[in-house]
Amino acid sequence: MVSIHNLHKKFGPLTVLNGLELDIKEQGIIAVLGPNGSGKTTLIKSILGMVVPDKGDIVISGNNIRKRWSYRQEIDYLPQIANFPGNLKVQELITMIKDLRGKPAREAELIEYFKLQPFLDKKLNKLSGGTQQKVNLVLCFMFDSPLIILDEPTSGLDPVAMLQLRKLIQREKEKGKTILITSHIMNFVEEVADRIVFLLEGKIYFDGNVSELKTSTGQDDFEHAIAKLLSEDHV
Ligand SMILES: Nc1ncnc2c1ncn2[C@@H]1O[C@H](COP(=O)(O)OP(=O)(O)OP(=O)(O)O)[C@@H](O)[C@H]1O
Repeated sequence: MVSIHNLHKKFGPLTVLNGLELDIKEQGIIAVLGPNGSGKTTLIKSILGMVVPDKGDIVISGNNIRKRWSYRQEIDYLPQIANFPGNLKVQELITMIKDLRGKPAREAELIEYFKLQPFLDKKLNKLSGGTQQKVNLVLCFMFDSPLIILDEPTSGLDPVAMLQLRKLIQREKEKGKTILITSHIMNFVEEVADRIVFLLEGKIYFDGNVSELKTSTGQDDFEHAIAKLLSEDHV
């Protein structure tokens, strides 16, 4: 589905991706983790064509994405910070995104799922952070694409909404989708991720499932296992 080879990206003197290799063949939930500034968003944006790598190849569903755009139709993306005009009403925004994308959408089901009916006629800048994030989730999931990329999807969500998101992601996985996710909420990652990809110094430093991570770091607790990856004696 996604194959990345020898990916390099610098911003000025700062090397962010340094020969990164990643192969995602399987359906399922893949968590991209790493310390702040390790390049998670840069990697995601490279896959989306929003960042142009200096070197390397990204192949999605058998096609090299360099200078192509149509492949993006097959990706649903939740950005870390969605910056829509605050004076738009929720329903207007949903309609606008549907018109732009020009694909069938299942927004009604998701509006019901996140109980957003009372907010449809409200302006975005009048919503709480968590409600805004639910709107962003509707915009992301309504197109039913085979590859879903979620940058910090739990941001602003209360525990109930977090549980709803978890169920939604798991349901999408059961449909055979591939879901790439970044999150700083380790409980959430441990519960949903089939595979952990840990970025450090521009490369994939660890790639495996939760129990492999615990074994390789000698830690029973997931959060401690991640901390161990970062600790001096392990790196
Ligand atoms: N457009 C840009 N111009 C200059 N520097 C950038 C740009 N985008 C990202 N960077 C820098 O690249 C590094 C990696 O950023 P990135 O957002 O990919 O990290 P991240 O792993 O997603 O971080 P976080 O966990 O804090 O969200 C950071 O040092 C950041 O400041």
